[in-house]
Amino acid sequence: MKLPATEALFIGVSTKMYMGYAQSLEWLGQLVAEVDARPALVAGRVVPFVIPSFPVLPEAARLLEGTPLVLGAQNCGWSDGPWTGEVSPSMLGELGVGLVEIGHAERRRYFAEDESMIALKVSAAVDAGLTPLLCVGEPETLAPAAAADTVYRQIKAAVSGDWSVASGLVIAYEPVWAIGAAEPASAGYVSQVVDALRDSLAQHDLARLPIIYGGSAKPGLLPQLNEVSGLFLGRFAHDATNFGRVLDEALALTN
Ligand SMILES: O=C[C@H](O)COP(=O)(O)O
Repeated sequence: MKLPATEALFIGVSTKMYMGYAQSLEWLGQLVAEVDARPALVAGRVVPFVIPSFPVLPEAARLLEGTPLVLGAQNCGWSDGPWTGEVSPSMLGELGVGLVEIGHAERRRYFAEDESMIALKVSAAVDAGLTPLLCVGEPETLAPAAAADTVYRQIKAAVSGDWSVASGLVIAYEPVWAIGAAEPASAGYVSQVVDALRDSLAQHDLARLPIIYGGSAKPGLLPQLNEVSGLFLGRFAHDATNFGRVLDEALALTN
């Protein structure tokens, strides 16, 4: 693997809505054990993060205290006030959340989140001091250059054309067609898309932006990727030992 010229590798997982409350806490305990078993993570070259469901966040913050695991949220609203059912970035900050997913493919597809909503959320998250984990990806299989162009435009829309905002993002590149599949997109394809995307971002001095890959990612993938800053795991980290295996792969790459 050729490492990107970014500072660190990010290895994270979202539980989406797969787990109940008790199950989430049990699994979080296992994840903390995987992280605790790898004291090299304290150096910060590999940044682990975990994104459980909203109601789990307060207890998760307690469980994660003193570990290098960064706590994330799966979504946020864009301002305080009369927005029934939403959760504000400022409250997430109070709960110890450092990272917030914005624009995941499932939110775009099933909850009609459009680019203007995503831009409002990015701005609100940044204002609240949270790091947006901006999820982008082409809906259909494309040639790598076209996929990179699609993703570039999604990022541009999410920052309302203000590229200075983009420097505070972590990008989760998730080809929509690779989410929930049996296998991830091929390593060659992902590397080509991310490489082309970095070329486009370079014109804004953003070639070093953290860009991680998600979509049926599992152990064994990361060492095959070039230019990618880590992995965003889903189902294949429901077995916490797989998360540990990916952490080992990331640590080996940064040695
Ligand atoms: O949030 C994580 C990604 O959407 C990947 O999920 P998946 O690995 O289950 O496809």
